[in-house]
Amino acid sequence: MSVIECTDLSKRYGRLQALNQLSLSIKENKMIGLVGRNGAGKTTLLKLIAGFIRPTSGEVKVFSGNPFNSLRVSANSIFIDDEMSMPAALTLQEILKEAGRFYEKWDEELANRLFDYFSFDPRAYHGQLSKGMKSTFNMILGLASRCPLTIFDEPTTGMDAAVRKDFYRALLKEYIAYPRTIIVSSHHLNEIEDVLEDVLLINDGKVRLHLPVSELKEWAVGLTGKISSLRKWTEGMEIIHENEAGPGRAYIVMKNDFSPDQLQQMRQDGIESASVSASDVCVYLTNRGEGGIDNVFHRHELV
Ligand SMILES: Nc1ncnc2c1ncn2[C@@H]1O[C@H](COP(=O)(O)OP(=O)(O)OP(=O)(O)O)[C@@H](O)[C@H]1O
Repeated sequence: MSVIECTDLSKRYGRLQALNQLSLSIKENKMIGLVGRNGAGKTTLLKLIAGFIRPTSGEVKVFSGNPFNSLRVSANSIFIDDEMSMPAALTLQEILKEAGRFYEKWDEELANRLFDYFSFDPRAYHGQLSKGMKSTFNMILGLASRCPLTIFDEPTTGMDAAVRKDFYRALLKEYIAYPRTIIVSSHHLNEIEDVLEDVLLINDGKVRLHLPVSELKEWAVGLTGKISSLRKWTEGMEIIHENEAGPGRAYIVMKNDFSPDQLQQMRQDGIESASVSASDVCVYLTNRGEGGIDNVFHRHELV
């Protein structure tokens, strides 16, 4: 069953097209990583799903209904980001208590165990926490609420490396013990890919890829060899990344549509093949200009 269905979903802010006829379907009890460059439209998509904003055109359905102003969606989902505002008069302990009253599946014991593990002071106020501590506290809310739809928008903002690691581990343990639909937007795909099932890559307000992480890891191949040999094998094909690899040689990345036999023949032509990490594939597929940042410096050197 699909928990989320978007059909031709568009969102404009004035003249800016943040989402552009985006369609996707997210099945129940999946852990999805939402990735994309700055400004790709990730937060906009998540806010539309959470029912915080309305689409300009197209449709978004969550639990088979329109999420905007929907009591059903707000009772069954939680949206965690670093802009969450908490009642200033409540202590952290009181916030947890209130959350327990609102979320039907709230796990008080888990909340308290995480709270102690991360050494929070029950009498402290949310406004007094550092950036990383706020994210950690918000993460506790997201995990302990056990909502059927849990959305984390850049949840690790400000967290140090050790806390980020703990977060990913806690997320995985929770998900295995209590499966639910979890969407995590992140710029750190390499850190989080081991806990994800699917990756949703968006670019310029559209879905660029939506596939299991295991497939994304096999999606591309990196080929290194003489430019003339590479040209012979890749004529007319789309190359998603290219850089020099010594005189007359290059490293190119492209979709791996080659058979094992073809890769073997390439080896005989002096071409080495290697896998390309999921996070590199996402970066290459969403690069803004040919040559990347190097182009900026090449130009500068010529002046
Ligand atoms: N309230 C708003 N008013 C005007 N423009 C907005 C608003 N919110 C987002 N945008 C614009 O919409 C585009 C998509 O923004 P969005 O926040 O969804 O991207 P994102 O993928 O989450 O980016 P990041 O990774 O930097 O957080 C950006 O160009 C952004 O400037």
